[in-house]
Amino acid sequence: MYVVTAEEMRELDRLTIEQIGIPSLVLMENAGRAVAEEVFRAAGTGRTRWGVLVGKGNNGADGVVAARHLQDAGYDVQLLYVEDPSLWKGESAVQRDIAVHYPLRSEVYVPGAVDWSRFDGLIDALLGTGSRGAPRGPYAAIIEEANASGLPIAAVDIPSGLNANTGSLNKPCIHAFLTVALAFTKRGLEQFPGAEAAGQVIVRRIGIPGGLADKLGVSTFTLTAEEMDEKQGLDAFRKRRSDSHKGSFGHLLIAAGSRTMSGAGVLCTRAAIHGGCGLVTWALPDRISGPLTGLVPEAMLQPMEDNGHGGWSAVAAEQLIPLTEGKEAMVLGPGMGRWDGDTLWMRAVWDQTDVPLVVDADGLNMMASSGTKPWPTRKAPVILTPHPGEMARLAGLTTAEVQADRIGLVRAFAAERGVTLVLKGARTVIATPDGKVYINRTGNSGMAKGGSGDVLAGLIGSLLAQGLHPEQAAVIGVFLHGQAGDRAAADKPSYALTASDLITYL
Ligand SMILES: NC(=O)C1=CN([C@@H]2O[C@H](COP(=O)(O)OP(=O)(O)OC[C@H]3O[C@@H](n4cnc5c(N)ncnc54)[C@H](O)[C@@H]3O)[C@@H](O)[C@H]2O)[C@@H](O)CC1
Ligand SMILES: Nc1ncnc2c1ncn2[C@@H]1O[C@H](COP(=O)(O)OP(=O)(O)O)[C@@H](O)[C@H]1O
Ligand SMILES: [K+]
Repeated sequence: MYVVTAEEMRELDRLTIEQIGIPSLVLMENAGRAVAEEVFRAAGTGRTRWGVLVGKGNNGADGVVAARHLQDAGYDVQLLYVEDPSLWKGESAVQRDIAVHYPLRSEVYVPGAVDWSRFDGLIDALLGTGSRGAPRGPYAAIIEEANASGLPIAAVDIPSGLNANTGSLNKPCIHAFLTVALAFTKRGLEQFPGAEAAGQVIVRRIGIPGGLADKLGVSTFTLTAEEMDEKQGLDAFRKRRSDSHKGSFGHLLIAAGSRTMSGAGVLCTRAAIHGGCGLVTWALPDRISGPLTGLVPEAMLQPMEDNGHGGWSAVAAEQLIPLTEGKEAMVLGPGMGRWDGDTLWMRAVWDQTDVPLVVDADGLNMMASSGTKPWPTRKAPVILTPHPGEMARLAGLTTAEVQADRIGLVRAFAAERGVTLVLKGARTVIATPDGKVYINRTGNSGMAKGGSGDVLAGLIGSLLAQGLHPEQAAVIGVFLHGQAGDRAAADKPSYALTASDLITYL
């Protein structure tokens, strides 16, 4: 599904009206009716007294249309104009006049004077994609009162106060149980905290042709199960040819684990095997290889000289580099730890190997320690899998700055560095070097536990080793990882979910 910005949405509206010739009032009628249908579907015949909060732009006009259709369906509807509508212009004035003649009951909002107990629910038609900055004046006051009323709120297009492009919330911002997104979902509805403020998001067509988004070059997408089939060509079972052998599915090298974080290597290696690749070699410090022998019986172990420390500090890059010969991909980083000179070590591996590379965890931190100047583009592709903290170090930002506009950041970073970038966390975003961004919807908070990320790195590495294009490996890996979490959470309380469960349910 396409995901648009406010600016893209405005352009799509304009093209539909001016080039295709569908009158703006027709789009508005479709929009308002769609909102009414969804509110009716959600509220049924039990909650029938609705207040509609109407702003002065087209979002408010959509709300007036919705009010008409709900009144026709037998609801008791009241318009609350946020400011005196006698000054309104354009289509807002048209809808205001229709409301007078229809007639619909209306009043102008006076702060503190509304008896909210008159209503069973509210429709937020205050501000849409034309909103700029934090809601001001009476808009702010009515949003605060509406939220405090405790009534269920259905938002038209976006919750008023939401930044439609980033998902950050202005103060105040409507907290809705339902948002009817018009024509396309918006970036801000697909990223937290916006996704939380929006409640359930339902996208309704209003007459804008879907193909127009492609023509305009919209390049942000959600990942739904259907799109995995159609766009990514994912065969969830990755059917294996009857005459295949272990060599058909690639050989993955994993450099991971150290004395205090050996589990990261175990999880990464197990996930890679469950992800379907033919062979996995796990390179690990010699000191820990003995105790771990047999723990992942399907993998080959490659003990690395470590002077008895159980860490990677004594392992020369020149020891690791030749191991990439004959491998289809490498994962580097989970549980590796840090040591003096590790950034140069990492740079040597980066420059002197030509296998597709997944860099996670400490591998990312080693890169970040060299500053924010991009490393030279490698011959073979790179997938970086930072969580927001690691992303902040890589980009020289704070974690809050990373989270404030995840989509904008990953798109720019991936393009600048020529890498595929997976920024993890609820609604993980994946950016490709050529400017596409995918937003994942699978996964749940049961996965917010140490080890989940190691599983993801192993899985993506496994898919790369099987010959998938980096874009496909990253997208499919993230989708399946979250899906495994969702399957596991269906069988046990999500707080009890473990990283090992993710592997079981892959
Ligand atoms: N034909 C069209 O253009 C269509 C527009 N649609 C609706 O139109 C909406 C966008 O409409 P508009 O572009 O008129 O903009 P909005 O309805 O979002 O309203 C913006 C208006 O509110 C004021 N405003 C902006 N930021 C404010 C703030 N922070 N505090 C207080 N007031 C503020 C501005 O003066 C502006 O006129 C969409 O979200 C959607 O609901 C849909 O009906 C589909 C068709
Ligand atoms: N609330 C959540 N909803 C969905 N996925 C989540 C959530 N919290 C964490 N995850 C996923 O779990 C994984 C955690 O990875 P990471 O932060 O690297 O943890 P670690 O390195 O400790 O294993 C990521 O893939 C992340 O997207
Ligand atoms: K709104």
